[in-house]
This record gives sequence, structure tokens and C-alpha cells, in this order.
Amino acid sequence: MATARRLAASHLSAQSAVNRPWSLFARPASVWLSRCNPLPKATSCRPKSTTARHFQSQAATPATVFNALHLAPTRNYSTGRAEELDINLADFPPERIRNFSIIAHIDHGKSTLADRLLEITGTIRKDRTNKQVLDKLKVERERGITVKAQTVSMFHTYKGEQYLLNLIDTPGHVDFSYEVSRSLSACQGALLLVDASQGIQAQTVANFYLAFGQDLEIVPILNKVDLPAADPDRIARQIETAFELPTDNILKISAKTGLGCDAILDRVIEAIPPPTKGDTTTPLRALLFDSWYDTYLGVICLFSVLDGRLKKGDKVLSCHSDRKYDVLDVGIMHPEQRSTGVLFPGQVGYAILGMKSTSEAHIGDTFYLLGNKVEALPGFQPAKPMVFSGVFPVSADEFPKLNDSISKLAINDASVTVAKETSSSLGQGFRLGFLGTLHMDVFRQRLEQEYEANVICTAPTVPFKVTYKDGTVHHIRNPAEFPEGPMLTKVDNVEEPTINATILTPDVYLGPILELCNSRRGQETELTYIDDTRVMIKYILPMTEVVTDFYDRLKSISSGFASFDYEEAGYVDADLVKLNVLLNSKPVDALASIQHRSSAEMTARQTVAKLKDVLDRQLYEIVIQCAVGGKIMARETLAAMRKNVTAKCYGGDVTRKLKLLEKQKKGKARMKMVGNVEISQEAFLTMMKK
Ligand SMILES: Nc1nc2c(ncn2[C@@H]2O[C@H](COP(=O)(O)OP(=O)(O)OP(=O)(O)O)[C@@H](O)[C@H]2O)c(=O)[nH]1
Repeated sequence: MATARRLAASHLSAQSAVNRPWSLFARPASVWLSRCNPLPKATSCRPKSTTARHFQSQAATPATVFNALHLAPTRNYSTGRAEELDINLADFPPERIRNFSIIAHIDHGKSTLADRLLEITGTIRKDRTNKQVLDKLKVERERGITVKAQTVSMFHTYKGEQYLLNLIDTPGHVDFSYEVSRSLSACQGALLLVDASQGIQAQTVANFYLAFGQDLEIVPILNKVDLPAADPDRIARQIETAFELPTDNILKISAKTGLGCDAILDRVIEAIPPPTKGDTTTPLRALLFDSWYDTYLGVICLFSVLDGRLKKGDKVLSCHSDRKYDVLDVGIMHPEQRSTGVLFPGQVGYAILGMKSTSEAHIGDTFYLLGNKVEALPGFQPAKPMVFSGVFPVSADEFPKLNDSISKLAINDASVTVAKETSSSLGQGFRLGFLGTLHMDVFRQRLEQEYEANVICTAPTVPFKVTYKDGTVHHIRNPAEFPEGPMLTKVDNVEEPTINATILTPDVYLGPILELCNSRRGQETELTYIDDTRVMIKYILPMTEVVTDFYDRLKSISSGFASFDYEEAGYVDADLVKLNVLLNSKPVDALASIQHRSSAEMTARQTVAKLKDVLDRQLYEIVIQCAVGGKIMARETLAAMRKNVTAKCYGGDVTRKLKLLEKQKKGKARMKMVGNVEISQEAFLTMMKK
């Protein structure tokens, strides 16, 4: 009880957490991937592509996708329209509707459970290949993570009556937790899924308080009870202690084998309240809570109807933009679009309004009928990019192609910000803003996989705030823009973003974790035992210390057992400097970074040593330096040497010599020049990796 109260107090921000754009950054995907039971890379038993729903560039045709997923085709692809559903939604008043989400820490089995529920309700056929049906993006399937929340409607008979159950699958990764908040806003209850072998993790806590803050009914479920390491009784006690949820109510299931899953749907109906009874006779009030771009149908919007009816043929207006739209189609996701012609109060479904781009679909917007203006519902704060990176084509002539690919990807991901940028070392490119480093990694992977883009990405940076003496404030998203030299006299103060980090760990790793946090300029705010051996630690940390290798380090010192989540804790004053990298006295803008003064020298030493390692020797000596303003912090020298690729070809084999020289020339074409120093693409890539 006490623990729960303490947790609740420390999560007072759960209310504001309804909009948690802050919780959205930073985690090197590489580490995350290493712990996430990775699915094998696109194997033959798994469909290589997704449905056409998300991206135009998917190679598979819709027909092959449906065959692969074993879904009933629900769309007529010759006309591009959704098939009609032979069910009258008017038969489902709010009392027979349940809107719920599954929330959990990453990998605790949300998507697998969603698959089981879809099978049990006959929404998809029972099939061994139905794995993570809701994870439709290729990158989601390859990495085994959910990036985009999906919604699906199912029908279930309980005590002789048919119910409409709307399940909203949520991503588990912290970068995407704004999706969780949005999804929860359309729900009255949530299944809190906890891995019976791992127990409560940082995101279990964060997601619990998100749901708690929105007054949702929470149904605790222990998953993976089939695992030999599962200890359901101990984990049930953890849940009881941390969340004050009685243990006798906890369902114990295996989403993988299906054990115990049948009971979940009845429990959903019994425990989760129906949506509030809206009035069908009052004017329409519908909340837009998600959207995506479909090749065939354009922008598809997901609505939660609160009052009135959303009908095909209606003219509706957006409270946000005052724009008018025709409702071209409306229906439910079952599991793909199924046209129903109308949605009633309490129902959740899609509508096609003829929007050209997802940027028109303002998430959290309220829609109303032409001539019947209503008061807008409280919206969501837009997700705020917290990690920025420069993205450049490897060869300059690929810029137009990269431009095209980024625009196409950004159409469907309103949380990415795009601005053109020119670097003296990398040429023309873009500065992209992401919710976090996993988000950044996923975006890059999709650029490479779906658009075959060959790119160099600069190290991630967070937005710093510089206030000048004349009162102007600049948000610095690129180290190149950081004031230095004479400009510094005009600066009043510099601030950096901080986070409230929550770390859950077995207590044996406590010492090294505290050391890590302290070495990253962290301030401890809380340390609580949630059972005999598990500790919850809270720290305020500078965000810039987290976006680099913090998560890698945390995982490695805790052998993968620590988990963490975080929320934005505002800006604080910081003594920051710009660290320039110079090659033969010429600055390499793409390698500049913003550092805390206390760590600038150490970073400088590490940087010059690493550069010496990755740069190729050239015909002349290369002086590698790191400097803050005019002061050199570290220096290395790379001796001159000519790499004679034909050295071994003594004798008369001219063609072989020519071939080798040709190869060397090609390699040079991929070199970037900084002053008189050539930097290979590989060297850049290695330097960008922390
Ligand atoms: N043994 C066992 N494995 C399970 C069970 N449920 C899920 N898994 C496995 O756990 C891994 C993660 O499952 P997912 O369903 O992708 O987890 P998730 O919570 O949706 O992950 P995110 O979408 O990234 O948040 C997969 O390899 C599943 O096969 C279970 O009941 N038993």
C-alpha cells in the first residue's frame, strides 16, 4: 500500500502523462534488439512485407500479403474500396461495446496476445503463421517491436449476447509512448500484461500510471506462464504490492500457447465499463486519435464517436482547422477496413475524409457535422521531437532520390520533422527530428529497406536552448549553430533538457547503476524496494547524457536485467561548449558536438584517438585536433604513407594493375574531402557510432 502510494506520488505527472511527448526519446536500438527475442530476419515462413496499409513502396501486392497473413480479404483491390461488413452496428449500443488496450513493458507479449484474441473471436484464422498480425510494418516484424498502434474490432458472445470489442494494440517502446497515451484516450480499460518470469519493469510502471491517470479499469494478466523460469505467484505479489491490485484477480496465461486466453474476453466484458452512453440524436462529436496513409484510399482516420453518428455522405468539419470534408467511407477495422456506412456513440472505427496528407489529420482534433458546431474535446499535445540528426546521401547525386524518399516516409509519420541542411563536409542533406533514438533508427532502417537509400547519419543531439542578452531565444538542433567566438559575449544563458528517469533493477546491480547515473551528472531523487530484491531508482539526468550510450551501458552493467523509462523534466542551466574537430586545421562540421565543459576534454581525447584509428593514411601527415573555441583540448598525428595497391603486382601483369587502380579510384569516389584530407564513408560511419 505504502509503496503504491509512494509510486503514485512520484507519478503525479501521470495526469500530464496523458500527453507524454517527452517520454519519447533515446534508446540505442542495438542494445534493445539484443535483448528482445529477435524474430529471425525475414524468413520464408514469415511474410516479407506488410499489407499495403502503410507504405506505398512495399514490394508485395495486397493479394500476396493477405495470403501470407491468412486474413480474409476485406478490400476489393480492383476498386480500392473496403468490403462491406454484414453486421449492423446499430445493434451495438454502448452497453455492448468495450474499448480496451493492452499495455505492458516491451516484449511482455502484447502483440502475441492480440493475435490470440483475434483467433479466439474468429477475426483471423487459426494458423501457425499468424504471428503479430497487428505488427504490419516490415521493420516491426524484423525487430519484433510494435511501432505504430493498431486498432481492431472483434465480436464475442457472452451470456448469449454479442459484444463489440475494440482492441487497441500499443507499442511497448518508450520512444513511442505517445502512441500509448493516444490509444488509451479511446479506451475505458486496459489489460496490464506482465511477463511471469521477468516481473514488473520500468515501462510496466509507466504504462500502469498512464492508464491509472486516465481512470481506466485495469485488468492485470500474467503472461508466459509456460516458461520454466515463470514464477507467477511471486510476480503476482509484486503486482499487488506495486499497484494494489488483488492477486486473486490476476489472470495467468500463455499468449504463445493460448493457455488461459479464452477467459480474457469474458473478463474484459465483466470488468471494463462500457463507453459513456452518447446521444444518437445530438450533433456529432468525434475524436480523431490516429491516422495513416494508405496507397489505395489516401489518409485513413481513426475516430472515437462520442455523440451523434458519423455517416458516409455526411459533411464534417475539423475544430482545429475549420476545414470541411465529405465522409467518403466509414467502418471498423476487422482486422482491415470493413465498411459499415455509419458509426454510433461509443464506437471506434475508421473514416475516409479525402485528406491529402496525414498532416491534415491533427491527432486529438474534434470533428462535427456541418452546421452543428460543438465544443472541441481536450486534444493531445503534439509529439515533440527530442533527438535530431543530420541525414546525408553517401553520394551527392543521390540527393534528389533521398529527398523523395524522406518526403514519402514523413507523409505517414507526422512526428518526424524535416529541414534541409548543408554541411561543408557531407554536402546537401537534411536535419531530421525524432522522438527518440529508436525512432531515429527505425526511420533510417526504413529509408534503407524500403527506399534503398544509402545514407550517413550524424550523431544524435538534443535541442539546447540559448537565450541572448537581447531576450531572443534560439533552440539549437545542430551543433554547428551553437554560439562560439565573439557570439559568446551576446549569450545570456544556455539551458539543456533534463529527464526524470525511472530504473527498475535487481538490487545486486544497484552499485554500478548508481555510479553510472552519477557519472552522467545525475541527481538521485528516490530509491524504493518494490519487493525483497527489486529496486526502483529515480534520477534527474541531462537528456544529452542519455541519447548516446547510456542505455547500452545500463544494459551491460545489469546483464540486461535493468529497465528504464523517463519523462521530460524541463530545461536547466548548463555550462555547455561546442567541441570542434579539426583535420589539418580545417573543421569537420559533421563531427562537431555540444559537450558539458566538465567532460569536454575527455571526449576530445577519445575523439582524436578514434579518428586516428579510422582515418586512412594519406600522402601527407594529418594533424587531428579537438578544440573548444581557440583552445586545443587534444591532438593526434597520423603519419604520411602512400598506400600502393599495386605493390604486390610485380612483373608484367598490366591488366591486374589497372584493375586495382580502377578499384582504388572507385573507392575514392565515395570519399568526402575536408580541406586536403579524404575521409571515407566507413570512417564517417564509425565516427557517428558511439
Ligand atoms: N514462451 C512464451 N513466449 C511468449 C509468450 N507471449 C509472447 N512470447 C514471445 O515473446 C516475444 C515478444 O512478444 P511480442 O508479442 O512481440 O511482445 P510485445 O509486447 O508486443 O512487444 P512490443 O511490440 O515490442 O512492445 C516473442 O518472441 C513472443 O513469441 C508466451 O506466453 N510464452
